[in-house]
Amino acid sequence: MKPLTLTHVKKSIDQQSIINVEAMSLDAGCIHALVGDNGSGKTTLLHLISGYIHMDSGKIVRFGENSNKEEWKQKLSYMPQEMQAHSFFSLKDLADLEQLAYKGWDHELFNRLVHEFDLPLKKKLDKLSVGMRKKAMTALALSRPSKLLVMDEPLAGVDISGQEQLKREWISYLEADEERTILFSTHTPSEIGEMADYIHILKKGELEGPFEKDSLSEQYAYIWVEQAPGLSSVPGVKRVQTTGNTSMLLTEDRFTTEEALTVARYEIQQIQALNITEILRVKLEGNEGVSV
Ligand SMILES: Nc1ncnc2c1ncn2[C@@H]1O[C@H](COP(=O)(O)OP(=O)(O)OP(=O)(O)O)[C@@H](O)[C@H]1O
Repeated sequence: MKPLTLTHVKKSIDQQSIINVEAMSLDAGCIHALVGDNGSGKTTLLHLISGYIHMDSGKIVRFGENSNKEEWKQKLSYMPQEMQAHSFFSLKDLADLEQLAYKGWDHELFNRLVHEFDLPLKKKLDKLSVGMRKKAMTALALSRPSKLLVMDEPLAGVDISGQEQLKREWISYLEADEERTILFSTHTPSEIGEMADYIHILKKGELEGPFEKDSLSEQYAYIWVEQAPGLSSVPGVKRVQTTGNTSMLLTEDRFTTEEALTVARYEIQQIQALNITEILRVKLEGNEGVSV
């Protein structure tokens, strides 16, 4: 069963369309990254998924058609970018509240995380540093008895060793239960490269993907050949850049492009795979077409 599916989900704010998602679904047991430029609608989409705000139209199914709101609210743990409404509470206050709200809240895990993240229990959240607040929110989010963990920029502002700690805890969360799934938004390619199985790309409220990260890494490449007419129409080629006698092709379908070049008797001089940062840059910049 898919932990989450969205169909034709629309949301406008102040008469402006913010989200227009035709379809989205998550496979269980995986880490899904949500990527998009500033203002593309990531937080709004995560708010819709988590039930913080209502959609205008469409359908969101969490944990199957038969799961009612009481049930899915227990199974979906949302970690916002900031907890402004809770900033006057201490971590202990919030843990006490959550223990009441969630059946099966894991107090033992919470205590371990508080200890490992070196978090003060009694200080008000607004007196913690940004990174400490993120760790505090993660400790709360992980201690809920959830199957789907949804996090909005969970590593932003966290120091390097803290990021390593948090990522280890994400893995422990997944490994503890094969039905568990993580969806997180980010602007950081290395987080995607290291953690994500699937990438969902949001552009002005519309979703592309999911793209399997490992397949993307196999498909995107630069291929250098001797300059010739017609290179832009070789299958898979997204862009052609020519310097002197040499053309550099950017392909989104490396093996098809290589095969077509070989059949057409182009001599391939060099091939270089794109890294995840380059791939995301290409994917996010859209389809401006091929320049020769
Ligand atoms: N409460 C609101 N009132 C008016 N406009 C809003 C509101 N919430 C979001 N928006 C608008 O919706 C759009 C998407 O915002 P959202 O915060 O979802 O984007 P984002 O992808 O999370 O951005 P970022 O990467 O900067 O965090 C923006 O144009 C934003 O101004």
